[in-house]
Amino acid sequence: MDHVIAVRELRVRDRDKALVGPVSFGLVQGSTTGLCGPSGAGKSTVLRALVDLLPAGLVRDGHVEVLGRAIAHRKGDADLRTKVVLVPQTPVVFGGSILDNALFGIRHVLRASRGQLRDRAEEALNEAGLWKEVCDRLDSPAQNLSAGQRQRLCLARALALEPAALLLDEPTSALDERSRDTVEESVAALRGRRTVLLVSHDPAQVARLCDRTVQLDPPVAVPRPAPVG
Ligand SMILES: Nc1ncnc2c1ncn2[C@@H]1O[C@H](COP(=O)(O)OP(=O)(O)OP(=O)(O)O)[C@@H](O)[C@H]1O
Repeated sequence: MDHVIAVRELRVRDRDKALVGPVSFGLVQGSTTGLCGPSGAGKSTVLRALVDLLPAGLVRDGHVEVLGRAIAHRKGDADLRTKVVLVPQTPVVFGGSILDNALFGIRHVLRASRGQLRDRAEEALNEAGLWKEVCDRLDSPAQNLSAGQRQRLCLARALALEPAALLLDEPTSALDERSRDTVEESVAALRGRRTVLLVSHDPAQVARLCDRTVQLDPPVAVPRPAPVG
């Protein structure tokens, strides 16, 4: 089966200290996959490895393929940044308007008129379930949005790039129940249309939103051999 992302024996290490993996999985087109595991198992690090944005000093081993193409480690692949988009746990909202924020990213990769960009922003805000709440104030500061709206704005910004896969890192962990529900509704609406890898520590959320689960366990420490003599 063709996978949007295929991961084989992915490991992340800090010099010779194993931090994450090995983990293997494939993301089928249109599927929503939950990436689960205990705190510290490496869920966020796996997402960062998939977009080749590991913190300095950490090394990725194993094989990652996006749309059938192997992704080399630390190659600064700009193309990858638009194909696989990571939405971080804490929404990053810039100082400009809601429209500026939705277009941040896409305006650097799409040569288009202001009108075309605005149409793309409208589609993305709609897909993220935010359009009705913001359509009459697109030029207002994005900083005024609520926490749940900010998370959906970041989702819209990612969707505007029309990525092959979306990586969502605990998108509701900082939200109250009501905002969580609005973000969950937006993620649920992507099911079948977008390819999503969702990190969540909440099994009930994974059951609500995901077609399948990838379990990530902390790496087993291999004991060093005792010194001879
Ligand atoms: N820059 C870094 N340098 C060294 N170790 C790191 C670095 N970043 C993460 N780690 C280690 O990598 C491991 C995985 O961390 P990560 O944050 O990916 O786990 P997680 O499963 O997402 O945890 P949580 O559910 O608590 O968010 C941890 O042992 C962490 O201490």
